[in-house]
Amino acid sequence: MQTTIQQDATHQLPQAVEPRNPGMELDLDWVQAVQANTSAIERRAKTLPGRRSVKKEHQAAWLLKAISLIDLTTLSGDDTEGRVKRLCAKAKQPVREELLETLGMSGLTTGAICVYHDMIETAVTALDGTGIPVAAVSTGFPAGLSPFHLRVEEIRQSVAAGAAEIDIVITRRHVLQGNWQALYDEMKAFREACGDAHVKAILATGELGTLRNVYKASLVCMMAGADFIKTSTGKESVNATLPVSLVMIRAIRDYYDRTGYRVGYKPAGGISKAKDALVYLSLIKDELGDRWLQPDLFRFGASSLLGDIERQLEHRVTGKYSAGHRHAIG
Ligand SMILES: O=C[C@H](O)COP(=O)(O)O
Repeated sequence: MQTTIQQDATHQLPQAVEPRNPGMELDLDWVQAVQANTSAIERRAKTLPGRRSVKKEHQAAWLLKAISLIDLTTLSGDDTEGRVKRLCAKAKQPVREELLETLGMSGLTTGAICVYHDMIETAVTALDGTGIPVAAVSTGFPAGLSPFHLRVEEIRQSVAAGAAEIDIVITRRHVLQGNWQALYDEMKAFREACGDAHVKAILATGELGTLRNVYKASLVCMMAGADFIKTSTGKESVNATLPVSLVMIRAIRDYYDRTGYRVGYKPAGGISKAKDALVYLSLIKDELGDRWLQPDLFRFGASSLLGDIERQLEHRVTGKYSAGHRHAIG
């Protein structure tokens, strides 16, 4: 179904989100019964880029919407306060004002910014008064192999430093060994340590072996109270993909059908092209519906996507690509 800019590409200011998924008891029968028809999923994923239902004349509005859904990220060993301050300035004003005016919009910001624990205070100060939340990666990101009590303590310290959202990493071993109780208990402890902060469970799907494992891990994390499930840290050799996204989105749908709780989705890692962002938005719209196209239920985890979206928007308005840009939206 096609929709107009006015109908659902409108920008909503980011808001601090209360935890909305209280979780449920671990239902092992449900987890064990999960099947995944891998070839059907691969087939459907292949056709997605060609089928995306965003009309060309609405693409600028959808790209602006995509900006409002980005967790603008820097997660590098050489991060500095200066880099994080620049990132926050970009989050506050992601595209130049004249361009935004030409496109008939004002007040656009990214959905959040995402940093390591050490950079939380810098980011919170830089974003003071904007309403843009700071997300922190926690629990021994990216591998999640530090002692359990330190991972829980890291969450507490990140919340105390002002992070409104915590991106945790799960122990991949629990999934690979089918130890669903251990995964549930771990996620539940992380959820509790977050208090009122919003918790996103990073599954590191590229390290989970099978799509069936991805599906099961998604369910277990949601049962334990994850507010979002997120594909990847950006550090695995395989990060966000369309087949993995389909599986996770369908797990979200199944969980909603069973419990009535909406869990958000965050594809992350390697999403750097505007045209890919449009495919993701279209996928969400088709599979979960418009409610999931708001910042409290969808985010892109991305460090370089914003740059490509900006270039595409500039091209639409001025007819020129900026230097080095060669990727046209299909
Ligand atoms: O969570 C966000 C990811 O680390 C970002 O990955 P990226 O640098 O490939 O965009």
